[in-house]
Amino acid sequence: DTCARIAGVTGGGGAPCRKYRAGPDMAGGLKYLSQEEAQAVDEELFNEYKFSVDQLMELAGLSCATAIAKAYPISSFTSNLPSVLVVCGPGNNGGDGLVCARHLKLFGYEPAIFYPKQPNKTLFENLCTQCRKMDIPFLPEFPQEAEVIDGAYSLVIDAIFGFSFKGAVREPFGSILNTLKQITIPIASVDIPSGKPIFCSAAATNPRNEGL
Ligand SMILES: NC(=O)C1=CN([C@@H]2O[C@H](COP(=O)(O)OP(=O)(O)OC[C@H]3O[C@@H](n4cnc5c(N)ncnc54)[C@H](O)[C@@H]3O)[C@@H](O)[C@H]2O)[C@H](O)CC1
Repeated sequence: DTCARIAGVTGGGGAPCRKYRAGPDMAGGLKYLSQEEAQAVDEELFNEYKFSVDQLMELAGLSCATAIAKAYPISSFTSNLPSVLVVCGPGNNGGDGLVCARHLKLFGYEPAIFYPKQPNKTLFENLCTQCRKMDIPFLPEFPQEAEVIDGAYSLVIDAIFGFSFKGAVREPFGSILNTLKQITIPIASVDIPSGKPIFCSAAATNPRNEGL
């Protein structure tokens, strides 16, 4: 989603953001950013281009929902109900997940959210209110059995950690990621697959897992 936002900024007629233009390490038309590059883009968008976090999060969540609708169209689901489990983490990656869930609902999906560590900040409280107003359920607990997730949903959105993840995974996210490793339905990750070192590309870490 960061790449999409860079494209939006550089394509808007302003000064091109040359530092982050696709370079020789670009493979198949797609370039993954390192943790440092992603954080530098973040700083530039906030400080030089004067975007607010709300604006960027809305664009990120909408971009992810659009990419999911393209990669996993409702017509491709075998189940009658296009149920999607959106797992949200404690930072802005989790906020992207809340926005994504809202747009998926508008696109005709049936998202449910698991959000175990909700920050005590107006931005996130408002995003939760918007989801509730759209009748998107919040799960009180995470299904322990991978089979339960496989049976109840067609897709999982991993919005647990983004570019600020570091160190060993702390609970409750360790248990959640262990369960997600065992599911057989697809997982689409916002930015990067959660729990993996950031310097690995999304494609290299888990070929089953799509970084959006
Ligand atoms: N300009 C942009 O590109 C934007 C990107 N957005 C999204 O925001 C994330 C980065 O958000 P940030 O809040 O900085 O960090 P994270 O969401 O990755 O998570 C921080 C959160 O996680 C906790 N944490 C870190 N490591 C661990 C660990 N090992 N175990 C448990 N918990 C951990 C930490 O304490 C924090 O609470 C980016 O990837 C995009 O998805 C925004 O939309 C805005 C603009």
